[in-house]
Amino acid sequence: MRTIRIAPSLLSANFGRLAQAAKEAEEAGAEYLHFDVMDGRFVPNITMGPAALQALRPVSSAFFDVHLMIVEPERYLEDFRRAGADGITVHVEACTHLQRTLAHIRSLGAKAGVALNPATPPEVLEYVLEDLDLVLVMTVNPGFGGQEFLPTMLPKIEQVHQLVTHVAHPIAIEVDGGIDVHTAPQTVARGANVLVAGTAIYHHPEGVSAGVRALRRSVEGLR
Ligand SMILES: O=C(CO)[C@H](O)[C@H](O)COP(=O)(O)O
Ligand SMILES: [Fe+2]
Repeated sequence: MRTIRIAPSLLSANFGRLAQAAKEAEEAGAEYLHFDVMDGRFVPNITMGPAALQALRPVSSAFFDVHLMIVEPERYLEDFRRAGADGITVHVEACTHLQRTLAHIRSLGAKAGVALNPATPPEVLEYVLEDLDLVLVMTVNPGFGGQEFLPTMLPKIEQVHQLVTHVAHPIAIEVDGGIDVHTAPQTVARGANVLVAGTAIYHHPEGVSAGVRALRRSVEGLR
């Protein structure tokens, strides 16, 4: 049975009480904490920087999973690693020298991830498979929480699964955008094993803990 990890996205939490939001998610059993970093250029929205990670690092031992939706991400890798990032994911669409950027992330001691926008085909990964630890398949167009899951991404998850399955080291497949109890099982059935969820966890009517547990239950028993 594969291990499925849950990555609550702080983007949907109350920014006035991020520490509480991080603690609640971890206490509910979430292994990852997902940080959506947006610069107003790669995506229209502006969110948080390394200072947010640094402030939360002492209150959480979860895996800090940083999703950089910024242009020239190579300029900020050290800052995010120093602030407490365990994994750093860059968008292939934002990197001129993707292999170099991934090698740089690993040289800092962090896991290296590549994110693909919905319109980006998985073939772009072909020559960097040895250099990455995680592929993030965006299941919405990046920029905002609360968007509707794109079912056209399901075959892409399967294609990514095919690509990574023969690589000698483990490569995680993360899905991000519109993930809830209905869409999560569909992605896991196609090979996803890290589930990012903002709205489904932080806006769950019965609270964060119920949100994490419901998501976990929805994928129980799936391979
Ligand atoms: O990267 C993101 C948006 O660009 C977020 O991680 C994602 O949208 C999570 O929010 P939700 O679960 O509400 O869709
Ligand atoms: Fe994200």
